[in-house]
Amino acid sequence: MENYTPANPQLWSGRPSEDQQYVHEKVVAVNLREAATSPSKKSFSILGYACDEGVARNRGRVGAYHGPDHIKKALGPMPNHLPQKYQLFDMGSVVCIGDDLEGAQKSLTETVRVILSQKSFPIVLGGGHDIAYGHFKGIRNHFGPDKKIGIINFDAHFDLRDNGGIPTSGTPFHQIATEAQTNGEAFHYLCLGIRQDANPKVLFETAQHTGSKFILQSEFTLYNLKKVNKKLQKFLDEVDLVYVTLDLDGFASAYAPGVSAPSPFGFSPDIVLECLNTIIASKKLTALDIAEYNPTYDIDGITAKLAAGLLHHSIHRLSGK
Ligand SMILES: N=CN[C@@H](CCC(=O)O)C(=O)O
Ligand SMILES: [Mn+2]
Ligand SMILES: [Mn+2]
Repeated sequence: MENYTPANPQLWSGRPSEDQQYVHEKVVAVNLREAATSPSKKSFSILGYACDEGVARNRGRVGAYHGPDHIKKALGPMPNHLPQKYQLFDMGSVVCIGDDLEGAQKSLTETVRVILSQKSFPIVLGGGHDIAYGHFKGIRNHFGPDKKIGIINFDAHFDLRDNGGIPTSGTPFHQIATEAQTNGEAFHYLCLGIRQDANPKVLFETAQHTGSKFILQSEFTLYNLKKVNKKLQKFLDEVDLVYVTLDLDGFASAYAPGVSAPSPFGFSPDIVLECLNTIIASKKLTALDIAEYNPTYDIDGITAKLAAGLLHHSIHRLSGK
């Protein structure tokens, strides 16, 4: 695989301890070009998706190419509370070479399929939101067409653009919906945090005719937790498996300045954590990614810490901690 770089152990540093008190001491760096790892225990596999070609094609501000390494660096010094029986792998990164977005997505699909076939839990770090197309296809290819895979996207944007068949960071869910329709399969998509001032009418129409569900940003707050949970639970009940994709540009800029398209009126982390807890409690969560981290625009690394914190919360909840 040309567009792949093995895990760089130097990204993982922090305070030393005798007994894996910190995440950097728990992480095992993997080179997928060498003999395949076959994890014996329960495990999480962190994979980078170093690509901002989709953002460039979508007229956004580039920089997300460098996102994955910064998130890994922010996660390393955090405390490790994972039970011993859990392993945590850094699988390295899929990288986009030049403008070959399609090639990067293909490699992502194949790598996610391999991770799932090893019974590990994929956590992919972007990178533009075109991560979602490659990630979803890997899940779909592993589980096959009979499983109903629900996509839950925390985002200010639908990313349901029809760009004349040219993939960008704004098209992943349109691509998935179109392929599902071609194959006679259902499309299960729930978008949380949609901003009316960030999506044109045509995307609300596309959401409607693809059967997409959504909650507007103005309603996606802790004040509405009961309503949010009701809609979320209904969606969870209708699917077999869940893939969660967290677009950092859905968070208010105060929490996530390091993105291509900032959202001053975005949502806050508390409602996202509540929803993640509900999703994890369903026992259907199968894969997770964090998209659109752009270190060029970050302030004091807080967006990287937010991304690392979301990842930290998720793996600990998934492991029962
Ligand atoms: N992945 C991002 N998609 C957004 C970008 C919005 C913007 O650049 O302002 C979209 O296409 O709608
Ligand atoms: Mn998005
Ligand atoms: Mn977005």
